[in-house]
Amino acid sequence: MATGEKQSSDNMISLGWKFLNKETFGNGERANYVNSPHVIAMVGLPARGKTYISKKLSRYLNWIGINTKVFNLGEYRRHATDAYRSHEFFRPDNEEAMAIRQHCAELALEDVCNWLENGGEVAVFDATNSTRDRRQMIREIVVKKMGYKLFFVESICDDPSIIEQNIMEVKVSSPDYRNMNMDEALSDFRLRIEHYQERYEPLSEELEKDLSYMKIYNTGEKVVVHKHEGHIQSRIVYYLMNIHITPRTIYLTRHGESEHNLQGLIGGDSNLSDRGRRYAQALAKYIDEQQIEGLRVWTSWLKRTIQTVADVNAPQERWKALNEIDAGICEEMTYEDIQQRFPEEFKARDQNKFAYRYPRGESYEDLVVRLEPVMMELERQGNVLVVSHQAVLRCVLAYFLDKSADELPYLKVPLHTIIKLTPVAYGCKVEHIMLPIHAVDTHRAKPEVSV
Ligand SMILES: O=P(O)(O)OC[C@H]1O[C@@](CO)(OP(=O)(O)O)[C@@H](O)[C@@H]1O
Repeated sequence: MATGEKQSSDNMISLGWKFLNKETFGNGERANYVNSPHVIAMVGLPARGKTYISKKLSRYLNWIGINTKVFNLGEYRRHATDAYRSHEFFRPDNEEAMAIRQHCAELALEDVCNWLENGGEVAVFDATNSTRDRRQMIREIVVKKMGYKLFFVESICDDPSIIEQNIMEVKVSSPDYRNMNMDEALSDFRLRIEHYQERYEPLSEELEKDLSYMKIYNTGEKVVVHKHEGHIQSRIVYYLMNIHITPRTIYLTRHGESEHNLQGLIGGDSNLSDRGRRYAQALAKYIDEQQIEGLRVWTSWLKRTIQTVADVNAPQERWKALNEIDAGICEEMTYEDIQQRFPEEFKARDQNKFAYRYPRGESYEDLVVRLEPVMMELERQGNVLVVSHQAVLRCVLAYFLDKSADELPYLKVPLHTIIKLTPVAYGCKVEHIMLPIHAVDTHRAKPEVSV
């Protein structure tokens, strides 16, 4: 069977809905499976987490293979005018500024449409879009003129502590306040919010009943969904209902070195080596020392991950979805064996590692599909230690670090190393903690020129 082809309809269905809508071609392109381009337009006062939601949603959609891009109106405004960006600029009676703001919105929407016309699938329009007039204008362009789908996501927040936290985390360090001290920036930003408040019209079930939208209250305390259409919008709603902003840490590690790792064999279900067992003890000690509140431990079903957490003192769960990539006919072979016995397969994998599917096995793209429920559950959880495998953890890391499908299969996930991820502002802080037990290196770098 040629590489990258679908194998059987049974297999397709078991891999998930995505393959019912989408195909991976031998050339590795991820074909469009979003029937009609989508615009997701944010709504809400400043400091309500719109940019956070936009970026996070875009990262998720790109990870599951939907080509998504954020268009932030603030960037257009900063580009258009170097005028002093004090709150005065945002007064509703400042006519000159209002004209500039309107012009910027038009420019941004033009870029949104151009991008969607050229292969983009979902554009997230990150702006306040806080009046019915503005939303009407978006609808005219996006739906009536271009024929795209439009979904509004409104973030409503009346909890002063969440607003304050947002201002402190991201607003006072915004380029708008480059030359201001923190107190000045804070009070200026509060006045800016007041100006928006004067004209703010939340999405209205009576007056905007034809629109598709969701409203998120206080970062998920309550969610209202109105007239959502189709699977993309359903997935967006489901995803946004699952995320939270409570601080937490995610620890990722591969199992300790295995007997197969020592021999350079891929896949299989071997035991830990002596050094692997020492890593397991060192990991348990490290985790114990950290005193991580409410920690949960997730492993795959394979012996090497289960043995790695044998002494970790925390509730444990096994996920089959965390099992290593299935190398099909190449299971328990070395890379050299594969190159010798299946040279065409070996070459094809080097040419497009993400899309390449081992005969009777899986591709990295398949892994992303099977990992999606794991990531969704991870979003819902607090502190978690995930103990899995090289290929699987590359997919997990790509999700958190916003890495492309090309970079993903080559991310470095060395043995005997804990990768600590702490969510910060709009991204993730990454720390590598190498425990001092030597292990073999199983990373195979991308060949310079394809052979
Ligand atoms: O995709 P590549 O780079 O081949 O890496 C995946 C391989 O990593 C290995 C080790 O070679 O993972 P692990 O030891 O974490 O289970 C193999 O089992 C797996 O096939």
